[in-house]
Amino acid sequence: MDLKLDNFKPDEPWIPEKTDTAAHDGQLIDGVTITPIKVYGDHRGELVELLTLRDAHPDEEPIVHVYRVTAVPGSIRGWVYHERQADRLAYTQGHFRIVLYDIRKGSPTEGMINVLELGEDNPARLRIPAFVVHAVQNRGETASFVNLPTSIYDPAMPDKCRLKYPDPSVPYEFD
Ligand SMILES: Cc1cn([C@H]2C[C@H](O)[C@@H](COP(=O)(O)OP(=O)(O)O[C@H]3O[C@H](C)C(=O)[C@H](O)[C@H]3O)O2)c(=O)[nH]c1=O
Repeated sequence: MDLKLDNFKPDEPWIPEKTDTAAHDGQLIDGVTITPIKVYGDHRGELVELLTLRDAHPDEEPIVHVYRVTAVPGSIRGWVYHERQADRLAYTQGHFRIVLYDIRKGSPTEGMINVLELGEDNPARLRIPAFVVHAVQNRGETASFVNLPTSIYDPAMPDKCRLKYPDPSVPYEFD
């Protein structure tokens, strides 16, 4: 065999740029974070890190469960909240509107609504804490997003409470 390991050239070490540009103006619901995602594009296409524990905040929970959702145009998933897990939703493609509603009693942002636009124009990872009500609308062509929730999905005890959209008790309607 002619091919030897020495024929390959290792990648050089490099230092990633900080991706700390604001992905949202205005106050976020308590516990919600938006972390911009850097897109590495070249002639072959694109690569994105959806979540890494490298340089992560020490409180960042490990990655235990990952799934992809594909949404057809105009579809709305919600309203839902989780009792135990936080969602860590990575939006890098398409055009999604995510609406959050804080109904947690005693929360410093109780009653607040956040309307977020994430996807290819604003690639970011959104953390939604437990008990924050949310819904996701696909405003573009069929596209996917990835969730890396902080808990493993248990089919025997799904951690998801639902309220059918629309509901007059939620002061938000998608256009
Ligand atoms: C989450 C999950 C679901 N499933 C199965 C259960 C159902 O048969 C099917 C669809 O799941 P579900 O109806 O729970 O998905 P949505 O209600 O659209 O929920 C999604 O949209 C809302 C807005 C979110 O916040 C959730 O995080 C996100 O999961 O996939 C699995 O097999 N594994 C999983 O990890």
